[in-house]
Amino acid sequence: MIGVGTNGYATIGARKIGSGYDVPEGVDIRGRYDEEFAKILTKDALQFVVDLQLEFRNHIKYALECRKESKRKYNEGAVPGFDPATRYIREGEWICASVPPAVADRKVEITGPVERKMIINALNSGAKVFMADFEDALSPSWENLMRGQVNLRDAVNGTISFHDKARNRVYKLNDQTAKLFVRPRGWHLPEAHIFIDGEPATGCLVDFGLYFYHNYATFRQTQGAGFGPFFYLPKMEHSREAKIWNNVFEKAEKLAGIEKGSIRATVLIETLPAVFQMDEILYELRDHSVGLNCGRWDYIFSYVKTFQAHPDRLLPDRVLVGMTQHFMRSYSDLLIRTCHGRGVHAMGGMAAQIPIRDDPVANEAAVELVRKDKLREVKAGHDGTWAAHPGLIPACMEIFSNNIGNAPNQMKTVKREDAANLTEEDLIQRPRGVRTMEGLRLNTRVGIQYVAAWLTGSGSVPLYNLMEDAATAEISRVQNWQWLKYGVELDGDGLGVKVTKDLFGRVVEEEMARIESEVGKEKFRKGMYKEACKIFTRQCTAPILDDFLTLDAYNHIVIHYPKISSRL
Ligand SMILES: CC(=O)SCCNC(=O)CCNC(=O)[C@H](O)C(C)(C)COP(=O)(O)OP(=O)(O)OC[C@H]1O[C@@H](n2cnc3c(N)ncnc32)[C@H](O)[C@@H]1OP(=O)(O)O
Ligand SMILES: O=CC(=O)O
Ligand SMILES: [Mg+2]
Repeated sequence: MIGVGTNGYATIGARKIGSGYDVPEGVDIRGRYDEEFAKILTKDALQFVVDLQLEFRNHIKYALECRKESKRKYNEGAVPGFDPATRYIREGEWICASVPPAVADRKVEITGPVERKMIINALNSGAKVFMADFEDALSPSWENLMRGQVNLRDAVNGTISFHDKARNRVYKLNDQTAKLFVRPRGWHLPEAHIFIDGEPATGCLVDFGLYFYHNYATFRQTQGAGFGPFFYLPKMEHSREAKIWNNVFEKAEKLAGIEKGSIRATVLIETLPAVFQMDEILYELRDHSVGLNCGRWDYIFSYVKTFQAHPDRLLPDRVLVGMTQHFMRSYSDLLIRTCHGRGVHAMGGMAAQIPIRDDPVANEAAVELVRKDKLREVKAGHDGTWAAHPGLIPACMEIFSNNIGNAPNQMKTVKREDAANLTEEDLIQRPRGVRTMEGLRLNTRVGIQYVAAWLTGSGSVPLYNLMEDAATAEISRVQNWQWLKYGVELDGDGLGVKVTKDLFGRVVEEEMARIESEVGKEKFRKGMYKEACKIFTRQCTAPILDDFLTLDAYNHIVIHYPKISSRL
């Protein structure tokens, strides 16, 4: 009889048997043992992940090295642009494999973390697609990741349910549900609870591998009409990274014995270098693509990161960097032209507003901002958009349906040939606007509260009536870093104050006091605000910009068994 000891290890009688999981050779599971997790972490499923890891680990390492090399060049003054060596791809006449009928209509997609109740609510929401997120919206703790896999398996099997005991409410799937897409983590994040050959596994291969292994057969029967599973792929910077994903898909298809081109993915264009690689990315994934998506929040973050050594391209207040800024509009226009020219969906992005329950006037104003954003997207030629909350779906659906009509999308009707004239400068033009003390304060208040939530297991949270996730928090962090590094003048206040370490130190202190009074002493004491403040402040003041907020913060949520907190 196998039981679980207090340290989380499985036991036979009193004998400890390693992690408790039955693992293939070379695999060491350092996360907590759980009977439910063991049904996901089967020996065969882990072997599937191992096969992916061993085949692709060097390609991934090389791609990450290339990112460093590009960063070095940008830091020496270069700016990203189109690659002359791949002009033949941009100018070539080719199209992607045709879109599977099951996902031809993606007018509104809801997104959310792979949390049980939210998965059910999202699938029942009336959206065409649900993007289940292991990425921006999820804090990648062992518990969240493994529970997420259990939840997705139950969702694909149609057996998922949730009992909210406090409200005595049982959640189940409706007859009609949204089509499921899954977003694994980015290439840069390790999975420190699973070691393969003595190294942490690559996070996204764990997310992809476990989900694919357990669900591909059922998914293709019940959801994909012979296609699938479907994915969203985040944070790529270059087509060589898309090529790795394409090879991962081909290998998975081969191992599963399903047709090449079954798996389909939408790539988020959410880094500045990637906007110059959109044709190339689609080309690499041409048998597996269902489009590109404007990941606007990471894109803004990436603008700051790419230009971290370019003081002539500093950002104004975060709230002023929206889709109507020239560089953002140019990016979405070019994305639409590129996708429609290659026969795939051009997806819009996420408006950050969420419903405001206790204030009807403010709520109407928030929904109106979402409507405006969606109207701009559909008129520009997008085929669909994202909604952060079920309460926004009717408004988004109405706008997309009214403007697209009965057709599933506007791939054939809106070509946006005018976007062919966009230049490299259009795509990197500095955003206009002022910088204010309130901008600095808001970044700080939001950044600290987001990190505190992330450290305690929540990767997406409502703050000041907006959705905040890893991407939006990154903007707050890098913007503070940039303003501090260049000692910018806060020119929007009429005070002419310069951002210095002293000023920032005072702002942090005052904003921490404000957070405490807003959330209450009890929650403040029990929460991880002080730890979050330390992490956020260190990153904002670091002499060299950290690549990702979540890489450093990840060390704080790794829990190895026997129970010790462990740094990579
Ligand atoms: C930059 C990017 O990458 S964007 C994509 C990643 N980000 C996301 O996916 C964010 C998704 N959205 C969310 O996580 C949430 O909407 C939040 C955290 C912003 C707000 O959540 P809450 O404060 O719980 O919202 P609220 O209390 O209004 O929720 C009301 C109901 O809607 C549900 N709900 C809210 N958002 C979602 C969602 N995205 N998916 C499914 N259900 C949802 C809640 O679970 C709740 O259900 P219940 O009434 O059955 O209990
Ligand atoms: O992932 C989406 C984004 O905006 O970032
Ligand atoms: Mg993103």
